[in-house]
Amino acid sequence: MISVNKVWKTYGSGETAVHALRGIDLNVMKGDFVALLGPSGCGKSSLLHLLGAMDVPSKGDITFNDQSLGNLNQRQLAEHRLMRIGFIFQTFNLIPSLTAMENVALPMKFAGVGTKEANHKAHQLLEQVQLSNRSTHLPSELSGGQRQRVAIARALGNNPDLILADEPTGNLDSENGEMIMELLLNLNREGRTIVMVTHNPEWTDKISRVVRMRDGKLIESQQRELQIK
Ligand SMILES: Nc1ncnc2c1ncn2[C@@H]1O[C@H](COP(=O)(O)OP(=O)(O)OP(=O)(O)O)[C@@H](O)[C@H]1O
Repeated sequence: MISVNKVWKTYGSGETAVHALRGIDLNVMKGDFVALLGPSGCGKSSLLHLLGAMDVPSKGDITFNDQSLGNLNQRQLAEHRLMRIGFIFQTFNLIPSLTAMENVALPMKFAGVGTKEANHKAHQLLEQVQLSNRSTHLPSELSGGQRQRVAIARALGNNPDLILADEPTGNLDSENGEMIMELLLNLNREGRTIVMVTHNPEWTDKISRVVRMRDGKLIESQQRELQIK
């Protein structure tokens, strides 16, 4: 599905240049759940941003379903992000003035889905994350775990090919973190492809593919059979 070929990302130039990624090669297949691990500053978020077409490589190429992202113009990239990628952030990034349901419906409306249909699907997605009883609440009226569940529902609205999660449990206590992880694992069992940055080695026991980074490089990529509990 996604192929990262000899990708470099350099921020700045000259003496202050930071080489955040140094020649990354990575393939993500449909149905994979990839955990990206590594010390702070090793380039995990930079790689995730490139996978999500939120940024462009300084060198190298990324293909998505055999299409090179480098060939897309700004408008095509925006459509690609809207329709094919679901983003989940550590800080939730919900719109504070919109209710849970409105937040979930928004990307669908951007994609041209009519209000009635978008609201109907938003309600179903909130049901899937067990929050249909909070659909009219504002983000400020929800707990951290609930906000992240709204964000997951929002990420699913346009039925994306790929879900990208940047430390989705980073701002949550262990109980809520576990719930979010279970939700993501279930989505993967249903066939969703997920790439997740995490600092929490505990989760990686449950994830089939663990990719470790250091100093802008991949140092290990482990594919494992999981023991079904
Ligand atoms: N916009 C930017 N401008 C300049 N340098 C940047 C920028 N974004 C990231 N960097 C640098 O690139 C390197 C990799 O950063 P990145 O955020 O990808 O690492 P990370 O592994 O996600 O770190 P963390 O776990 O702390 O979030 C770091 O040295 C960082 O300071």
